[in-house]
Amino acid sequence: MRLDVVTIFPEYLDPLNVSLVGKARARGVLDVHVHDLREWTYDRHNTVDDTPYGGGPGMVMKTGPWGDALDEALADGYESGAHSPVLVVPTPSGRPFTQELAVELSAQPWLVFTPARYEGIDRRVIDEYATRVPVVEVSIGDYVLAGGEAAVLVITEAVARLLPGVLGNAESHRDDSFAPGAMANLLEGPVYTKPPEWRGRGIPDVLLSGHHGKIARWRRDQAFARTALNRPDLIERCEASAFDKKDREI
Ligand SMILES: COc1cc(COC(=O)c2cn[nH]c2)cc(-c2cccnc2)c1
Repeated sequence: MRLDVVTIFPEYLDPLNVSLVGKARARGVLDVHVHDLREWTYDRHNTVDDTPYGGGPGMVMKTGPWGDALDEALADGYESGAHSPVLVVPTPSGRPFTQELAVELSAQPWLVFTPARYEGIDRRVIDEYATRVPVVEVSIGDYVLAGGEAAVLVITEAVARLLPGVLGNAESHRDDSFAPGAMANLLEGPVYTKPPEWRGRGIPDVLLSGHHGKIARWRRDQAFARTALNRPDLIERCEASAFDKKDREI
């Protein structure tokens, strides 16, 4: 997968050089190109923003630099043999970022991220590129950040860990919360490891029983209880799928 990021804070994307994403880049599973938007400004102050038409607070990111930067990032990518880019725009008004969307994005060969600062990007930039490539506006949560770069790190990590060969055998996304299967739409339950006792606290007996059926049942019950506590909205979805299963069995 090729990733391009156009940003006024390229150093904000340095974490893409470490840990899971860093290893994926070193293995050639990910090819990341970070572009400094200010390289496509030609005034003394490297201006990337201006006051909003219609008045109001804050500033809006200008069309010019974005258009020149995206044209070059796309041209570079095509020249390097990449194809079918998807423009990913982090914004509070976007489609909620979920594991399902992470899976969808992980199937793409090329993602071009456009993290905005200020009040956002002049809408004409998105409208212009939407005539050439698919554009996905994505929200990582119901809050407002000063810029979309943190969202790029979140989206990139969730997507990269799903790419073949990125997670070692020791880690797996098979039992992820929200991954399809018995634990779908459930939050993860408690986990334990050695030592068997710590500060007077032991391990739930079932986990030491070696009875895999009971262990699976206990884990699902724990996940269900945790989900009911913190995300009751997911329970309907989960119960519905459980009902479907029973329904199918009849
Ligand atoms: C592209 O337009 C943007 C992008 C961002 C940065 O992304 C997020 O905040 C975000 C992404 N998922 N969840 C939050 C912020 C605004 C914005 C809106 C209103 C006032 N101030 C700023 C607009």
